[in-house]
Amino acid sequence: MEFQSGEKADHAKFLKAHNHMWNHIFSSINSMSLKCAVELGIPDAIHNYGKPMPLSQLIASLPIHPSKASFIHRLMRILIHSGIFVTENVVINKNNEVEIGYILADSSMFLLKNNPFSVTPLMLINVGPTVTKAWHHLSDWFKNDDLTAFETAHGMTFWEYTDSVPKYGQSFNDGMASDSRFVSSLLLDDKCKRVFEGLESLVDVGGGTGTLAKAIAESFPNLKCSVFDLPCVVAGLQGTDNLKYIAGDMLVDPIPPSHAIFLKWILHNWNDEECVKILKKCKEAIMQKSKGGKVIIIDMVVEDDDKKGCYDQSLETQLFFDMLMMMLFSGKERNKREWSNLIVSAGFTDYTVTPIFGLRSIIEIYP
Ligand SMILES: C[S@@+](CC[C@H](N)C(=O)[O-])C[C@H]1O[C@@H](n2cnc3c(N)ncnc32)[C@H](O)[C@@H]1O
Ligand SMILES: COc1ccc(-c2oc3cc(O)cc(O)c3c(=O)c2O)cc1
Repeated sequence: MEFQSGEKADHAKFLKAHNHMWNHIFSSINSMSLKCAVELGIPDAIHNYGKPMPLSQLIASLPIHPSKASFIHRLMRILIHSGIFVTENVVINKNNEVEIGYILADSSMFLLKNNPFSVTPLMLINVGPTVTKAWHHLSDWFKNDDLTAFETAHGMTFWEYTDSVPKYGQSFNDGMASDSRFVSSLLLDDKCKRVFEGLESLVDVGGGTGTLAKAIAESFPNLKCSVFDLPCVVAGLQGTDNLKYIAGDMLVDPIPPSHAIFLKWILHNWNDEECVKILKKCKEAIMQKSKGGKVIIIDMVVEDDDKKGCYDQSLETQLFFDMLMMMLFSGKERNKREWSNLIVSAGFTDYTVTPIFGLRSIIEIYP
């Protein structure tokens, strides 16, 4: 872009472009500041205070060195700017002296330790050294023939890594369990319950430690539920009357016959070829039952970018997930056309899409 002095519009555009670039360069400061605040326990400290928390009280409650007390308001200021916390002036003493007070913004509820829907485990993984190291290898991956940038960085697949570093596997499973509680709170309400009505059996393929399958089994006591996941994930887990765990590999072993197969946050981990293979195996599993069954998928349907150039928060989140899936697994987030291609290629004849969870949809597919 050429800068023409004297032309006000061009001048403003020029400065805006420069500013835009700096904000992009610094965008990881938002997530690093968030990580720092969570590690210091700031969201819980503010929440436990129960009313706007004066800066002096916040500082006194944190596990920080006294020499760092005067820096806390700077960390808080950027997080207020990005909408994580909100300020209110509070009177702190009898002399009517006013101090800045902090409360949580709606989104920071998802950072609290006792929130069953906490995003903290996945946030800490995503901004931690293992994943950031893999991001640093993205351009190398574009130049080599490795399957994923994660493998370029760590010399093993993501699943091998979680298996060999138990601490990671545990945090990952905790993150997935939290997300499953979030999804089950929406999926098992009156509007969506119909998805499971009339089913006799259901297998949650790649169901992790079974958080969502347990919630489905409790809501539908006559529905026989199974969780099918890798041996290292389901080993030693105890089932209930209508919930059992089955160890296996969805790409190699047959998927246990069932009226319905449930796939939450599975297909976005895999490329198109692998997805068609998984879906064909799901079709075989439901065809072995006499009644017409279905496959229930919970995943994103990427919005079409028809508001080109306009900032759309959910589309941006979907595109972030798409990049993450490409970088970790060689997977992807798909738009309507890409979903339709997968479903048809796997031999299914019909499907419905119910966009119910904001970023994600329920996709029901029929043989
Ligand atoms: C992204 S997690 C989703 C977990 C769960 N569905 C949820 O949404 O909370 C993917 C799951 O697939 C499992 N998985 C990965 N590869 C698998 C395979 N080849 N066979 C069976 N399960 C697999 C992982 O162990 C993990 O539990
Ligand atoms: C070993 O390092 C990692 C562990 C977990 C992840 C990871 O994986 C997923 C998988 C999904 O299906 C959805 C997700 O949101 C995520 C993550 O957010 C995430 O961090 C990456 C590396």
